[in-house]
Amino acid sequence: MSFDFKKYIADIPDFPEKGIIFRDFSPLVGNGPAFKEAISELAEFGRRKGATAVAAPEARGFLVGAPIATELGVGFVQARKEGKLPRATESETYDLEYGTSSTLEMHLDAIKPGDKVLVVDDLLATGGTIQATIRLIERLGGEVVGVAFIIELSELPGRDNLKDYDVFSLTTY
Ligand SMILES: O=P(O)(O)OC[C@H]1O[C@H](OP(=O)(O)OP(=O)(O)O)[C@H](O)[C@@H]1O
Ligand SMILES: Nc1ncnc2[nH]cnc12
Repeated sequence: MSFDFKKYIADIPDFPEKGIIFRDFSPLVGNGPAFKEAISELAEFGRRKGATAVAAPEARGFLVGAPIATELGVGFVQARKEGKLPRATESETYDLEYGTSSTLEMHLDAIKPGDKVLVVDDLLATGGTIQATIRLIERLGGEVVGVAFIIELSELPGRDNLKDYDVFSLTTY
């Protein structure tokens, strides 16, 4: 039987603005067995895809990406919000489900030649964040072998916007 991840995701109406149902994965991260199971299932997808690196956007993506990289025994690539990385970067600006636009940056040497990258995040909404992360990886010479999420919001066009990639998610709303 598959694990009931939704038991550990809280639904908060009208946060951070009216009309948005915020899907909060804090209870999942806060529960040892549930978090371990989520990381293990996402890592298994990355293993099947032959990932040699894991990449994720700041901040919630880091909670998911770093333990997956550890489980796979590969390095972790940071996509950070603007102005945080100390050396030369590439950058990408994108729109979100709520709020204004945002910018992600990656160090120029973050991707090694030939890297097969598993891209992960807590949640897929419009896909803007993960598409910006993918554009950075590809511009730096990496190959995206799969994209994985804990939560997918199916009423938004995230999956359509990722139609060129193998997308895996643990739960769908
Ligand atoms: O598919 P999208 O429409 O791009 O939305 C999904 C993104 O939105 C959230 O991040 P947020 O920008 O709120 O930042 P945080 O991780 O720092 O909370 C979430 O963690 C995803 O990264
Ligand atoms: N509905 C939502 N819940 C939690 N995080 C999000 N990021 C973008 N949309 C979101």
